Order: sequence, then C-alpha cells, then structure tokens
Amino acid sequence: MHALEFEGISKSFAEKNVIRDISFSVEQGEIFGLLGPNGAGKTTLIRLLLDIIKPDSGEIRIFGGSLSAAAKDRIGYLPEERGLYRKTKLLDTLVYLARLKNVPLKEAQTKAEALLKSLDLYEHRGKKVEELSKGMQQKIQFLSAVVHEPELIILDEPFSGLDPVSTKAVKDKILEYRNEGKTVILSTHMMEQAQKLCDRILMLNKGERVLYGTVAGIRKEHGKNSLLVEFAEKRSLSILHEIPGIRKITWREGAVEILPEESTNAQAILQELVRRAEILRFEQALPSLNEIFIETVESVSGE
Ligand SMILES: Nc1ncnc2c1ncn2[C@@H]1O[C@H](COP(=O)(O)OP(=O)(O)OP(=O)(O)O)[C@@H](O)[C@H]1O
Repeated sequence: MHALEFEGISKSFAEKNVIRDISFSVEQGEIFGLLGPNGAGKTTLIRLLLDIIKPDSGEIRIFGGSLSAAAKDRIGYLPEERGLYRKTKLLDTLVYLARLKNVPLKEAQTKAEALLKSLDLYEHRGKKVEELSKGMQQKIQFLSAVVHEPELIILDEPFSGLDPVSTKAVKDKILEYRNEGKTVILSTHMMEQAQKLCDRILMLNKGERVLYGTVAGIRKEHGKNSLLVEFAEKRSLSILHEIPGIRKITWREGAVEILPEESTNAQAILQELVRRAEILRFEQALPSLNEIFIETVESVSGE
C-alpha cells in the first residue's frame, strides 16, 4: 500500500508557482528521499502533505485517505526550523510529546528512556534543553519526532549539526525504523547519506519533478558506460596503454575509471586486463547521487 500519494499537486504563493503539477507516491516501508537545491520546494511539499497549507489543485492521500486527526497521530515530523521548550527537561520533553499523541503515560516513559539511551542522551535526561550542545539538541529533536512510534516519519535535514558518531547513530535508527516496516521521508542536502539510505528519491528543481525512481535505477540511467578497475599493484596501471578500445582513463577513489570506445565491450577489456595483471575490482562505474544532482540542476538552469 502507498503511505503517501501526490496526484497533480500545484501550489503558488503570490502568483509564483512553487510546486508545479507534482505526482509521486511513497511506498510503505521504504526510505524515500526528497532532494533538490535551495528553494526547490521541498519544505513546501512537506507542508502540503501535513495539511499545514492547502494545494491550489490536485489530490494528496495519506495511508490511502485524507489527513484525519487519527492519521496525524501516525505521523512524526522533524521540521526544518527546530523548536522545543528550552526550560523543559529532556525526559519530560519526550514524555510530554508522546502524551500529546495519545501514548499512555507508562508506555511514554518507557519509550522515552529507551530512546534517550539509544542516542547516548540518558545521562542528560534531567537537564533542560537549553543546557545541551547544538548537536545534542538536534538529537533530542529527532527523538521528539519518533517517540510516539509513528508509521510515517518525516525528517527535514536530520543530520544537520551532528558529528560523525551521532550521524551514524541517527542513520542506524532510521534504518531500524525501515526494517520495522515504517516509512521514512528524508529531506536532505547530504547526498552521500541520501545515496546510502534511500530506496527511492524524488528530486525537485524550481518546483518541478526532475528525477524520480530508485537510487540504483537513477544511477544506472545516468551512467556513462564506464568501468571501475582496481589493480592489486599500482605499477600495473601502465598496462592500460597496451589495451585497445579504451577512450579515456580517469583516477577515481583509489581506482581507475575506464571509458571504452563505443565498439568495445566490458568483457573484452576485462579479458585483456586479467591476462596482464591481478585485478581486485572490476565493475560498472556509476555516478554518485551528488554528481547526478549537480548535473541535473545545471542542465535545467542552462535551458
Ligand atoms: N509562505 C510563502 N510565501 C511566499 N513564498 C514562499 C512561501 N513559502 C515558500 N515560498 C517560496 O517557495 C519556494 C520554495 O521554498 P521551499 O522552502 O519549499 O524550498 P526548499 O526546497 O525547502 O529550500 P531549502 O533547501 O533552501 O530549504 C521559494 O522560492 C520560497 O521563497
């Protein structure tokens, strides 16, 4: 079943079309990336799905229907602009927010304690939010969005301000939620995280849908047919000049990217390589989501 569906959604602010005829769906149990440059319309799209603003046209369905009060309790939202009661203690903050979403008190307390432990915040449970560092505040914000165990979790830039250890902890929690069958919508500018985490993505640019599909499929589609080769010994690199059918060679992350001539296939190159040297890795070189993002935005703005 779809967790979310957008069908022909448009939205303008004072004559400016901010969302232009957008259709997409998010499947239950996937991590769905919402990507796009600054001002592309990502936050507006999230506000539309949460019914904070209304579309000019089109239809939005959440869990197959409209966004009722009961459906709202099944959603968790980490907004772009953070805001918690600064004077409230950590544990009390989480329990209070869970209670607002109708979680029974005892359950809210148990859940809040477990979550604080999972992100290394338990020892700070008696501190006020304002006494925490920026990264810790970010983590408590994240926990605030998930304390009521929502089925659909919407995260706007969940990694901002986090160090690598905390980033990994939050990333692991996101994966854990996906493994439990929950749906996650992740809006981020961190392409490396998006590439690792997301099953599918929607990329907006100036309110238009410019990419939509699985991360693997989009990377494959944008691949230039080149190959990534890693040799056991660096000195073997010189053999590349002996092999026919290679158009271009580029260095890339400790390996070489080989662009074959149109008429040469990958198997022929592989055979030539293994005859001459020990090969550790040989695979299709796929562009990163970051490269595709930049290429797509630049090609659209160049039109
Ligand atoms: N309430 C509003 N009134 C007028 N214009 C608005 C309003 N909200 C958003 N916009 C405009 O809509 C466009 C999209 O903004 P939005 O915040 O959705 O982008 P975004 O993709 O989330 O950007 P960022 O990555 O910078 O957060 C921008 O041009 C913005 O100025």
